[in-house]
Amino acid sequence: MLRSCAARLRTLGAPRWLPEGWRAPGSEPRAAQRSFSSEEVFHKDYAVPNPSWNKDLRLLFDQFTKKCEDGSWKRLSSYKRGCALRVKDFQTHFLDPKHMKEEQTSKAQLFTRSFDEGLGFEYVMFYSDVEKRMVCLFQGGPHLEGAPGFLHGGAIATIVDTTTGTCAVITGGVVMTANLNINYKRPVPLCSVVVINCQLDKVEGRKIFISCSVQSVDEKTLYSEATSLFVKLEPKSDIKSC
Ligand SMILES: CCCCCCCCCC(=O)SCCNC(=O)CCNC(=O)[C@H](O)C(C)(C)COP(=O)(O)OP(=O)(O)OC[C@H]1O[C@@H](n2cnc3c(N)ncnc32)[C@H](O)[C@@H]1OP(=O)(O)O
Repeated sequence: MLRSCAARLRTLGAPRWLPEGWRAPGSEPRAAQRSFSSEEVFHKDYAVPNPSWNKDLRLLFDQFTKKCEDGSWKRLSSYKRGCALRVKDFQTHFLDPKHMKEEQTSKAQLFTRSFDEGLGFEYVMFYSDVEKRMVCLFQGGPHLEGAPGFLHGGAIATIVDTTTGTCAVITGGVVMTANLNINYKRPVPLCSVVVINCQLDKVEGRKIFISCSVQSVDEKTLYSEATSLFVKLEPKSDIKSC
């Protein structure tokens, strides 16, 4: 029988899609190199090649996997139930915990991992702690169509938010997107692969500024540019109710 989301997350501990060894600033260290129970195995890592991945995506995946060999880059695992934050952390910071009803959260899935294989968001992220840089290799499937033959702008915004957001979480822990600005320069062909390069620009108090570009694999086409502002949440006792 499936256990509740909260119970599963309590078991799982730290967010599993983050680089090994990562921990939220100020939080206790995550348990190192735990053995996996059968329950954890149930949760499949989607940030690995599957039959829907085209040649470009596989090639780039292999290139970045090679960069991981010396430890300068890390591949981030990605799960359908890959909540960005531990429930405990989130409840500490969330504005109004009454919105986190267990019967709803138990059905929750990460938006970008809610499509059948190959139809939606196929992606993998790699992070360099040295360079404070995140790269997302993304293939947008046929169910993300906007203008005929091209990706929906909302789908591009989603993968940009997810990539920059992941970078912000690694930098600042419990954060939310406060602002996302995207310039769409060229339409992205459906089912093509793009490379999203994002970098940490600056941190000012609770504010984390991240920018990114969305380019073709050969880097000849700049599809979009974006800037994001993430705000580190404060513990709820310090936050005005909304
Ligand atoms: C696998 C996992 C993937 C992980 C990545 C997931 C990525 C997806 C992330 C999301 O999509 S989050 C969902 C979309 N975002 C939201 O729903 C957030 C809604 N907004 C809020 O909850 C609050 O406005 C927010 C938490 C962002 C800020 O509220 P606070 O009360 O904590 O902060 P406050 O308003 O005091 O502002 C703090 C600072 O940020 C600044 N600020 C806040 N919002 C801003 C804004 N929109 N533009 C510019 N500055 C802003 C504000 O001026 C101030 O600057 P100073 O410190 O210099 O005074």
